[in-house]
Amino acid sequence: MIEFKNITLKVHRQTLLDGANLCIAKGEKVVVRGTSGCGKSSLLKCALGALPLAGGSVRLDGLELSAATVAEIRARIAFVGQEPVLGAESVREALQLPFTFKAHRGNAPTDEQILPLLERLHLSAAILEKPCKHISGGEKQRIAIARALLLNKTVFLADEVTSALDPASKAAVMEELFRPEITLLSVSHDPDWIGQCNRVVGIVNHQLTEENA
Ligand SMILES: Nc1ncnc2c1ncn2[C@@H]1O[C@H](COP(=O)(O)OP(=O)(O)OP(=O)(O)O)[C@@H](O)[C@H]1O
Repeated sequence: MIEFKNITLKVHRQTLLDGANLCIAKGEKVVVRGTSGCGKSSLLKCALGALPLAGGSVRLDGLELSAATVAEIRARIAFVGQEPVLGAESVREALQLPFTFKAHRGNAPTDEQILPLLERLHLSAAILEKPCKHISGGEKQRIAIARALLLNKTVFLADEVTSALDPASKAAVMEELFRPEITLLSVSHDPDWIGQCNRVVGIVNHQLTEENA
């Protein structure tokens, strides 16, 4: 499903990964951990084509990431970072935004679809009318997750998405993202999150190394 083959990643002449490999099957839940600055977030960014590879290749469902395929690959992946940019004035507009584009036009979610999802993510209906600039980092993360779920995305790259959440909200997010149909590549230091993942991968000596889950 997601394959990093022999990848080399460099930022400003600093080598983060050097010929590293990782293959993630459909439905797997993978967490990457390692010391601060070792390149965990950079690994997620390179899967999105947001950080160029110095060598090797990334494939999603067999489709190799390149300038020609990056838009298609990004359309299939949900990326949720620590402070997602929602790109709209209000939360309601943020949730509807992807459905104004050609690929999803006509499939805009109704309140009957949105409200139960918000409830499952421990968000009140009132948040829909709030300006995005006035909601917290943890709320933004959950709105970004809700938007990806409304788009029926099943591949998630999640970078420390529970760090700003209280235990109940964290459990709610985990319930959504650890569903069997979702393929998850994540970065987390949270023992509960790591404990739920079926694979733990470390970045050691610029390699991606399987650790005991
Ligand atoms: N755009 C950039 N320009 C310059 N250096 C960068 C850039 N992005 C990342 N780096 C550097 O690359 C290294 C890896 O960064 P990255 O964010 O991937 O680490 P991380 O393992 O996720 O760290 P943390 O656990 O602290 O979030 C760091 O030394 C960082 O300073």
